[in-house]
Amino acid sequence: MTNERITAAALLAMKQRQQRIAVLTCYDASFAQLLEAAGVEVLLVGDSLGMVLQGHDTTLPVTLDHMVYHSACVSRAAQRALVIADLPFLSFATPERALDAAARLLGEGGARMVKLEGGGRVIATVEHLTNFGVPVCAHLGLLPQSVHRLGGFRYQGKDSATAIRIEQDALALQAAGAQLLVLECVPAVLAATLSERLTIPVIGIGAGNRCDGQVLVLYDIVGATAQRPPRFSKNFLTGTGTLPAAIAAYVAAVKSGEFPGREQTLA
Ligand SMILES: Nc1nc(=O)c2c([nH]1)NC[C@@H]1CN(c3ccc(C(=O)N[C@@H](CCC(=O)O)C(=O)O)cc3)CN21
Ligand SMILES: CC(C)C(=O)C(=O)O
Ligand SMILES: [Mg+2]
Repeated sequence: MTNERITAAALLAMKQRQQRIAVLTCYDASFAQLLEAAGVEVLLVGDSLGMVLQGHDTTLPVTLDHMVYHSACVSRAAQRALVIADLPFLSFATPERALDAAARLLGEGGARMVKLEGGGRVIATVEHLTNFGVPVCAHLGLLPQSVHRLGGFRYQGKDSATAIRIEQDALALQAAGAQLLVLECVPAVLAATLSERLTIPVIGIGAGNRCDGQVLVLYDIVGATAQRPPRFSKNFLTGTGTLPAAIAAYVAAVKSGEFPGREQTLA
């Protein structure tokens, strides 16, 4: 059991048993090994690598080649954790393009699920990917690839119209075949409602602690970011002292529901 690869079905079983899922972003083989040893269930090769590795101020310059390269680095080391790769900006603008991009992330990159940002406009794409056997993670709330349209990295769903749209999008994405949902920067009450209403696991970031799991950017939890980290993140290296202990502390705090606490939560 413990040595079996973690699949979407295993994450669903965790949700049903009310065991919280610990997710971190990961961009290389050395950290993949450390994260897995600390009990992280899902390694997300996020396009946040454009900001934390490449030094850009948005995720938009990240290319599919970059994502394939980092997915391969992570997948080579991951034995048990589920490796999810982000579809980068505009690589999924049509269902056909998304399938081509997913073929590279799963084929050359060794990822076992792809994640794509958005609601209504990506439903047909999620159906297309799942019809061809590509596992999909959806992503709602703050969509960093839409930063220029949103006018900044801002919380979403504070007004009831947006909250209702996010809930409808989430149900439609689940119906289209998404097996996991990342909810970024939404009020805790909205994330809690969605975690209850959806059958698939909901992974929160800046979404309160009543989600089925949590994700943070790896560099933020070890205080390795050049810019001021988002206020929903937490440095776990201070107070532990080593990378393995910091990662283990994050996993323990997610599992117990202690993270995110009040300081990291928007009511
Ligand atoms: N290092 C890092 N951490 C992240 O969590 C992260 C990335 N990079 N890059 C991709 C996206 C972008 N994200 C971000 C980036 C900034 C804020 C931010 O500064 N938020 C403000 C609140 C804005 C508001 O008032 O609504 C904050 O103070 O946290 C939030 C999410 C989350 N992701
Ligand atoms: C922050 C997570 C959810 C992400 O999409 C990324 O790291 O790119
Ligand atoms: Mg991303």
